[in-house]
Amino acid sequence: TFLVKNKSSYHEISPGREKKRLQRQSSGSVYSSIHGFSQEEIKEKLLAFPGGSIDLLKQDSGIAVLTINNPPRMNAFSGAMMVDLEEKVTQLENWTDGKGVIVQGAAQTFCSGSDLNAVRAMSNSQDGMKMCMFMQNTLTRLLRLPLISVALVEGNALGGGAELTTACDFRLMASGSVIQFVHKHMGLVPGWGGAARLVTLVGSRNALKLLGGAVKVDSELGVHIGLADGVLKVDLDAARAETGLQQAESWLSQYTKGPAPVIKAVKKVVLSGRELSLSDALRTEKDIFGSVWGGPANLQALASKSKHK
Ligand SMILES: CCC(=O)SCCNC(=O)CCNC(=O)[C@H](O)C(C)(C)COP(=O)(O)OP(=O)(O)OC[C@H]1O[C@@H](n2cnc3c(N)ncnc32)[C@H](O)[C@@H]1OP(=O)(O)O
Repeated sequence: TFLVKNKSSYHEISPGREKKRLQRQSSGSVYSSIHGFSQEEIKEKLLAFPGGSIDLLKQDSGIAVLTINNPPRMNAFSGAMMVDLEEKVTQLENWTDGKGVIVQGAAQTFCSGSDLNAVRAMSNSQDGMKMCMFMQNTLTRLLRLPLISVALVEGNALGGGAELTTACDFRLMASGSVIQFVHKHMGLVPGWGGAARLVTLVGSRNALKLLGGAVKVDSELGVHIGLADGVLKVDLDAARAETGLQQAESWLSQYTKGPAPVIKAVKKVVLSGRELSLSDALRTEKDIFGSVWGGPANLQALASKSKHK
């Protein structure tokens, strides 16, 4: 009963609003001081909830692995982990040689959302909204990285964990894994930007079903509605078995072969097409084209008279 989406929708906004939106986009974030948002104030509040870490491994292949690491709480996000994620996203923004990133959870499960202990302690609406603004900024910057990103979903991606999967360009699901927007069962709706991104990914009718029914999306349903981009095989012969991470790396490497400036340019033209009005996307595409035209990879390809048979 789910729709298979293959078309994006567009809407018009005024030139003034578009200019402001583009200015915010150039810094990568959604909220700043003009929205009454203080990054430092909310960071201080979040750091009162310790536990877990976000680990970043940058590899020579140009593919980084970002690990949500809090196994005693099924990789739930403590406040300190939210702050840690923002720092790791900054490091990825500045990674010149980077081409891709895989977001995974430690210990074969993805992420069970917000740490419910922190949620209980921050239950007033103002604090909740500040936490949302912080996470929306970070996850928007994650999605806007000039790197091709993949969420490797093993085990459960629940609540904020499900929202995190939508902040990547692609999702690969291990068989037996589940993405579930459990927010309704918690008397909530997504607030880390997960609803807006879900609508873009699967369309508004499927999004309404997933959120309204708190539907457990397994790998089969995920692929059917376009939420998942592939299913990872579980090989019962342990000696031959590739780990989920190895499978995700080889899947991603199909799209990251080649020099970093070219792969970054590929991501940037797609990002501008995804986020900007057509006129702005075309102008941005021209600028990005100019950054690779006559560059080392282009000159080398011309010199070698490459054929594309
Ligand atoms: C942005 C909005 C949000 O994200 S709201 C949070 C939405 N997430 C949830 O409600 C997840 C609640 N947890 C669960 O449903 C289950 O724990 C899941 C993840 C399915 C795992 O079940 P099961 O394999 O039986 O393990 P378990 O329940 O014994 O959990 C192991 C320990 O982990 C903990 N845990 C789990 N999730 C969280 C969480 N979100 N925040 C804090 N702690 C969490 C459990 O409490 C349990 O801890 P303990 O061993 O009892 O000390």
